Amino acid sequence: MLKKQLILEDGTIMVGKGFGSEDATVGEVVFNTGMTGYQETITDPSYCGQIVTFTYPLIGNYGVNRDDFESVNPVIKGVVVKEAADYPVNWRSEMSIDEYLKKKNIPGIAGIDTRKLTRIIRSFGTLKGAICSMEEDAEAVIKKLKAEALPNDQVQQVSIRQAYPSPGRGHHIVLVDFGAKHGILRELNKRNCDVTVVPYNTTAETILAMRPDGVMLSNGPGDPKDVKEAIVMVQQLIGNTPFFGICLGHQLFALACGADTYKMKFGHRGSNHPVRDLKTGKVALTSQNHGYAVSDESLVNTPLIVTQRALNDGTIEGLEHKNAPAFTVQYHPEASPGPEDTNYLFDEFLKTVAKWKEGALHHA
Ligand SMILES: NC(=O)CC[C@H](N)C(=O)O
Repeated sequence: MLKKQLILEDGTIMVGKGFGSEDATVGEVVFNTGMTGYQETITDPSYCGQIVTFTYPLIGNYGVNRDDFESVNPVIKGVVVKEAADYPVNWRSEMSIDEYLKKKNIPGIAGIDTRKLTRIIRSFGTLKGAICSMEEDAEAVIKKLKAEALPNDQVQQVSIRQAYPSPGRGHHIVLVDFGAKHGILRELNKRNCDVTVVPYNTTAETILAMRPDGVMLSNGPGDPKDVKEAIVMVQQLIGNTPFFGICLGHQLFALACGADTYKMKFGHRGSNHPVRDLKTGKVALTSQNHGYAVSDESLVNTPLIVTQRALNDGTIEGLEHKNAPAFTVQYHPEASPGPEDTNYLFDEFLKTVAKWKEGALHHA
């Protein structure tokens, strides 16, 4: 394997072995602490624009299989690992991580001290970085990293261009695709929903004309404030249809209700983040992947109630509208990867949808 370098905007240079695509790449370097689930993480569209460091040292050991993709074409910028398994062992495995990343043209670097790298990210905050060949002049790369801003049109890059149906016989749910993971569709399909997936910039008018029984806002990459048209769409949907939002969908809901979001120092990315449901006091383990969060202070004078909080740092993990059938979570109830403790939220949403249909709930 060819030697490659990982270069960070703070001047750090780490040398490792290349795997996957040989192309050079630039992105925001983040870390994920999941011990399994690398296939789902690599194919999660919310990582668009990011280079993911896995803190778990053995990646690729059970290969890449047919069932665990979260999107068809991964948009992650690069993968950083301590060790990439050359010989995966699992009955479902169809190829190694190296083969998969080559096929999808995604660069990887192995042999990196990922504990050291994670400590750098934790003290500096997420930072820009590059994976490139040893021939590149590191000083020039650092200069370039410092000078250039990363793109801010990730949702536009990953959302679908045209609406499509995922038929069922149950409630008609419109899923707004900001870079939706397959897991969300799987959960809706499992519950027999008649789903229509629509692009991120669909207007509220178009959505309501589809006569949905409920609307779901998906996860997605980047800063929620970059998706202005979606904020307007959500404002016009609140009170007119029940809705449920996940991750980016949660952040857009907060912005639409007059609250604010901020960029966290290094975010939450992993499969065992504990969250407390403030109504029941119960703690669930959740799958998370976010770099932004809703700010507590900004909730004054909004119609929002905090329903859940992260136990590690107290940040907001769930919101509910005081007068409309709308709730959202910052984490991933669809799991994929991670624990399925909060899967029941899809049932709660569909219960709200059923009540709304019966006319038991009224407009805000
Ligand atoms: N998974 C997501 O939807 C992530 C939301 C947003 N891009 C963030 O990083 O906070």
